Amino acid sequence: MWRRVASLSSSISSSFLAQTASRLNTWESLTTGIAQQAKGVIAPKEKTPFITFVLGGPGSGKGTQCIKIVETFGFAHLSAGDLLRREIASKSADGAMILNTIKEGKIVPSQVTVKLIQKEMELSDNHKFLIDGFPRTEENRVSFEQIIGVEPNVVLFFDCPEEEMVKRVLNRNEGRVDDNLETIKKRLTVFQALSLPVINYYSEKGKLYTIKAIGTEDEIFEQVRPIFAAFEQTVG
Ligand SMILES: Nc1ncnc2c1ncn2[C@@H]1O[C@H](COP(=O)(O)OP(=O)(O)OP(=O)(O)O)[C@@H](O)[C@H]1O
Ligand SMILES: Nc1ccn([C@H]2C[C@H](O)[C@@H](COP(=O)(O)O)O2)c(=O)n1
Ligand SMILES: [Mg+2]
Repeated sequence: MWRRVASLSSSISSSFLAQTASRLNTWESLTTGIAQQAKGVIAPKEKTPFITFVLGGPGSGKGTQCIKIVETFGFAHLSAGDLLRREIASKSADGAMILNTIKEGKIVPSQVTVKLIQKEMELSDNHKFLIDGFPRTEENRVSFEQIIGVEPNVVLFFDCPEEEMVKRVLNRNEGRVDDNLETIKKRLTVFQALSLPVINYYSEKGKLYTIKAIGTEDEIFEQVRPIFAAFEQTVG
């Protein structure tokens, strides 16, 4: 968990805070916003963060494979969709807007989603993060870079035929408001139009690992395993 190491008195100037914030390293830049709000100075984390974005269409198996990655490699799993659903359940100020957006198969404004992710990262003791279902748009991607101040180390793309994704979502049976044919069609359109450009962006940056997301869950995980095994020594 992030620790505040000093409680700053109001006599400390904002320029001092700005200078302090500008000296923060990669980890610390996650919390620059908080520092600038003069709420306190955040202790640096001991390890550099290792960030994996987990992308793929609706029902491609992102959440299912994230559970296996957590079990095998000890990552913290942050699902953007789960964080948004938690906001709806908590009846927060943004809850109604988020619910309508999800029902429509659209994308919630990036600022809202990134702030939720940021909060979870700050609260975590882990330095290895799986960020599931994010970024879904170029706006999401840029917003994360601006607010969090880091780029992903790895981007996984679960590449699954549409027919299979629709079948899986309709069989999911978790009571999700977006698991119906009408919303799935909209989500697939959004995925093609807004998410594929993000996937292409990371492909061009050489960060993309494409997984053929058909077969059993275990068969798919055997494609995922070597990716993280290769990083295990360096990431810790
Ligand atoms: N390889 C697989 N074969 C068959 N069914 C699968 C497979 N992997 C996952 N499923 C099932 O498909 C459904 C969708 O999987 P999951 O929730 O992991 O997808 P997702 O990519 O996280 O979807 P969403 O973006 O909608 O959250 C779940 O009911 C899950 O149990
Ligand atoms: N970056 C994100 C992630 C999710 N949402 C919204 C819209 C999605 O259809 C819904 C469910 O997400 P999932 O559980 O399928 O990952 O949540 C978003 O707006 N932005
Ligand atoms: Mg999911």
